[in-house]
Formats: sequence, structure tokens, C-alpha cells
Amino acid sequence: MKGILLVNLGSPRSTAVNDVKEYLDEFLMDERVIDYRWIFRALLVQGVILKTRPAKSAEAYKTVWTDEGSPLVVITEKIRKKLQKIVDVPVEIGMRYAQPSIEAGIQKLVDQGVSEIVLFPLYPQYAMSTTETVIEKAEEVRKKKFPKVKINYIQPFYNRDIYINCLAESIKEKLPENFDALQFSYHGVPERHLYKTDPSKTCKIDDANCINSQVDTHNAYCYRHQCYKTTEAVIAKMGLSKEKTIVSFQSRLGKDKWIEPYTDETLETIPKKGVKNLAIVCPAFVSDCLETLEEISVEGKEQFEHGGGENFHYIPCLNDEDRWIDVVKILCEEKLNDFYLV
Ligand SMILES: C=CC1=C(C)c2cc3[nH]c(cc4nc(cc5[nH]c(cc1n2)c(C)c5CCC(=O)O)C(CCC(=O)O)=C4C)c(C)c3C=C
Ligand SMILES: [Fe+2]
Ligand SMILES: [Fe+2]
Repeated sequence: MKGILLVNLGSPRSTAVNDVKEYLDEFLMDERVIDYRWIFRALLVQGVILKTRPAKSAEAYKTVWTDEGSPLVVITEKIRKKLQKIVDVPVEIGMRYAQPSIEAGIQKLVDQGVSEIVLFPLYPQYAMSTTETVIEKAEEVRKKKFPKVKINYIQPFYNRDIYINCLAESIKEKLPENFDALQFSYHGVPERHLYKTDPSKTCKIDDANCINSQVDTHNAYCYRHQCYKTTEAVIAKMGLSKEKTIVSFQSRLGKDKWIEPYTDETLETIPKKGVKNLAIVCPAFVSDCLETLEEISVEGKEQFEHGGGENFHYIPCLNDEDRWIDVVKILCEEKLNDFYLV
């Protein structure tokens, strides 16, 4: 029997400082997130970051938390429920970090008689810290606990027409009548991660070709390339000009160089260049979360206004919109059918 596991990033179990600390410990000790040798990672995470960040992050989580829990987990569960209504195999969720874990999700499917799973990492773009770590973790769990279970993984879908159409329509519907620019703010990653996922090791970060060229052997797994390609395809679909579009990267952590331009700096400076009315969307996230509801909608708005901006319009993620659920269904069904081919 077949089943579907939707995997998202995960959130702390509550906004208590200790729960946020436990979550950040698991998240940041992932070698695909902070990719230093174990000893240096432990020194940085446990010796520095976990001393102060949990209290600060707990305060931020409190501002977005709902009666049902973390927005990210609540929305992922809503996606599951809606998908379950339109497919005829069991659907469960699993989080890469914290609860409900990937292992718990697989266990729930196995308990319903499932032995072939389509696992959907809910990230449009590939990165070590997104798709790669989800597959790595799921394979570890599968080999250790469920060796008889087969898993088919859904690949990044940033360039799939069905997804681009869905995102373009969703943005179009929510755009204000008057806006000077539409900003696409993606979660950032350290520049180093782009080199690490380049199989040919030839990426020149400053070379615009990396962003603009079609997919080739060097950028096939390049997160930044995929973010720019997402933007390019969406604005083409919307009929929006490049001149009215801004791409930037948010949520930096630590002292390393992250991919540029940075969202916070961009928000402060664009009003002086004439962008007084801004619409902003975050297409690295399929569901709203701390990074969109607090970092962009609250902090980002303040940065924009501080820079002289007048109207800041945040465009929500796809969340549980019906048209997105239809895309999830199609992507899952493609992989469900793959099992027949092996
Ligand atoms: C969407 C893709 C994501 C990438 C790429 C990513 C990389 C990445 N993240 C951190 C550090 C943090 N991220 C945090 C929150 C967070 N990150 C993503 C997604 C991506 N991260 C999401 C969806 C969320 C929100 C989770 C939620 O519960 O709503 C946090 C925790 C919050 C905080 O303390 O600010 C950290 C820390 C790194 C280092 C990294 C790159 C490798
Ligand atoms: Fe993150
Ligand atoms: Fe490159």
C-alpha cells in the first residue's frame, strides 16, 4: 500500500525558552545547516548561539504563536487535511526538526499498512539546508527503523509550470492596486553552501551567468540560481517587468558571508530610490512561519518605514489555498505512479 509524507522544517513545541533552546540545538547542530566540523559547530552553537538566542527567538515566536500552536506546523497540518480529502492514500506530516518527527510520520503510515511512501519536502528550491537534509534524515530513519519501506522523494519544483502558475495567480490576486515594486525575499544561505552543492566546483559567485544562464552542470543544485529562476518565471507569467522587481535574501545568522543582496538592507535603502509603495512575497516558504510573519511582516515593515517607505504590503505564502493543494496532489501522484515503474 502507498502513502504520502509531507515534510516541513518544524518549530519549537512551545514558546518556552527551554523548548526554543532544544529546537535550535537540534536545528543548528545539523551539519547541513551549520556546516563546520563537529567540534567547531558545537563550540559555536552550544558555546555561543544557545546562550542568548533562545530567549530572543522565544519572544519573536510569542508574537506569531496561535491557540493551535506554531503557524508553520498548523498550516502544514491544514495542507495535510485538505490533501487527504482529494487523494485515496493515507497522508501524514513529519518535521525535519522537533515534533511530529519524520520517524513519527513514517510510523503512522506504516501502522496503516503503508510500505511505499512518497515523501514531499515542502521546499521549492534545493539547498543543503532544505531538500538535502530532509532526504538524508529520512534515509537514516528508513534504514534504521523501516528497512522494508520504499521511499520516493519529490524533487525541488521551483521550475515546474504548475507551481509557477499557481504562485503567479496567488500573488496577482493579493497584489495591491498601486505598488512601485514587488520584492521577492528568499531565505538566505551562506555563500559557501553554493560552492558545496556545485558538482563541478566552478561557481564564481560574482558571475551573473550563474543566475541568468539556463540550468547547467555547475548550477543544477544552486539555491540562488533556483531562487532567481523562480522569480523570472513568476514575473513572466504575471506580465510584470524586471524593473519593477527586487530579489533579496533574508534571515542571516552569524558572521559568514551570506548570499546577497540582504533583505533588511534592501528594505532600508529602496525608499530613497523611489520605492515608497512596496509589495513583498517570500517564495522560499510554502507556509507562513516566524520568518515571514515576524521577520518580514513586522521587522521588515519597520525597516522599510525607517528608510522612508510609506505602504508595505506583505503577500502571504500559498499556505492551504486550494490551487496549491491541487499542485501538491499532482506532484505526489507523479511519484506515486513511479512505484509502478520499478
Ligand atoms: C526555506 C528555506 C530555508 C533555508 C534555506 C534555511 C536556511 C537556514 N536557516 C538557518 C537558521 C534559522 N532559520 C530559522 C527559522 C526558519 N528557517 C526556515 C527555512 C529555511 N532555513 C523556516 C521555515 C523557519 C521558521 C521556523 C518556524 O518555526 O516558523 C531559525 C529559527 C528562528 C530564529 O531563531 O531566528 C534559525 C536559527 C540557517 C543557519 C540556515 C542556513 C544554512
Ligand atoms: Fe532558516
Ligand atoms: Fe554558480
